[in-house]
Amino acid sequence: MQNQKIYHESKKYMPGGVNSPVRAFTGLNIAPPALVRGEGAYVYDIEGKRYADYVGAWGPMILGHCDEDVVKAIEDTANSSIAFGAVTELELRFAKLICDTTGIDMIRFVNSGTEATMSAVRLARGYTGRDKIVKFSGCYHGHYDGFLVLAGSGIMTQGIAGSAGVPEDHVKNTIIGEYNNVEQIRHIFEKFGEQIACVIVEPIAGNMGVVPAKREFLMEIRKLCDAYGSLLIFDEVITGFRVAYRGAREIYEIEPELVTYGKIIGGGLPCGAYGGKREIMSILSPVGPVYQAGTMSGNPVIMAAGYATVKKIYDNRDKFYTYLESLGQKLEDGLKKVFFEKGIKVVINRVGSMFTIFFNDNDKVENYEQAKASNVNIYRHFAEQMILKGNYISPSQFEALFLSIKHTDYEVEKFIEDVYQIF
Ligand SMILES: Cc1ncc(COP(=O)(O)O)c(C=O)c1O
Ligand SMILES: N[C@H](C=O)CCC(=O)O
Repeated sequence: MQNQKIYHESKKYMPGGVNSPVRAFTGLNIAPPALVRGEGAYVYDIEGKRYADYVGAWGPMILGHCDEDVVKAIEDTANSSIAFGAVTELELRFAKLICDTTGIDMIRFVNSGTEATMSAVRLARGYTGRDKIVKFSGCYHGHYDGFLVLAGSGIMTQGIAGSAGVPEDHVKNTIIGEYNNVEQIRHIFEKFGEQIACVIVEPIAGNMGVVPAKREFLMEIRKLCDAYGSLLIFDEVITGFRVAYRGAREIYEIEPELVTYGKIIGGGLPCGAYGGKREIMSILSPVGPVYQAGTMSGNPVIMAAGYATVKKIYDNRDKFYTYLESLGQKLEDGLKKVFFEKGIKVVINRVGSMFTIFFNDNDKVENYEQAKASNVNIYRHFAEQMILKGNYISPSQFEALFLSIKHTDYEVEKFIEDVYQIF
């Protein structure tokens, strides 16, 4: 009852009762659990109910909830510095760690993934002197005006193409391509190549559900950007430090000029970052003419949490990613077996510890149109039942689910068993 009451009351004070649309349980017959505590692979609601967590704060919680090193870093730092808006050694330490271990020359910290992608695009436009950008349907790069065309995530869940309040003018320079369509991206460049500042892409999409890019698709984009002098931006807000330490860049062995981070980079606190080649980053203000700023950027507590998280991942990278892959494989195999036995057609897309179960009649889901063909009513029923059985999963079909290093065979086996019980 407390969950119901909180959701009901919240709607009076916050639109939809939430501070980000994807958290609303639209179309579900249960109220969102009002969460009060997280520990390892579990979250607990105000009614005392425990859930194995597959949302992971929408990605950041790869170490599980309240990792002791991250909590200690936050506590220690908060005791001496909460905010300065000034130079600190903490931000230098973190910048060095990321640049030295991921192979980018320079980085700028911001406060969210949206800020990171929006600023990276501004930088690309400033660097190239061009206006047009290419993004792909189903990819979500945050809620900046220029990205809200055929976007994934909450936009896709609501079944709308974009957002009211975005002037036509703000999207007239956004060209939309189809994800994984090699032919089409060639045509786009043939037509607009000289005017394209950048291509921004989720190299493994997580916002129309998980849809990995085909290697030849990313290779073609890389080649076209080189040929036309456009910049390639990998939006690794979800995939950075998630699918591999160096993100999708490591998996595909393709280097963009700019990369954007969010989620894991802040260890669960609000943080984003963008970085890349020195020559490009050096035109950022105060060195160059591209302006971008932030009162809270590089906040000491966030820098400490982010550093503790990323350093722990880096120090244990072989062990962590091997573990996450084997757990992910076990989950995928178990789910495929259950759905097959039950005669339910699904497509399961998974890369390491991120996955989506599409209730979909297609044999594969490789783009927005195919993802959109999923049966959202079955998904909603599934989500509702899984949550009631103590598995906290996204209420929306078009999101990624995540494993953390704190998940074990036990949670995964229970997840599979619960799916078996539901259908
Ligand atoms: C790939 C991607 N880019 C950008 C964003 C925007 O990040 P934020 O929600 O932190 O603004 C998100 C998630 O929201 C994302 O998944
Ligand atoms: N799909 C979104 C980002 O990855 C989910 C987070 C949000 O928008 O609240």
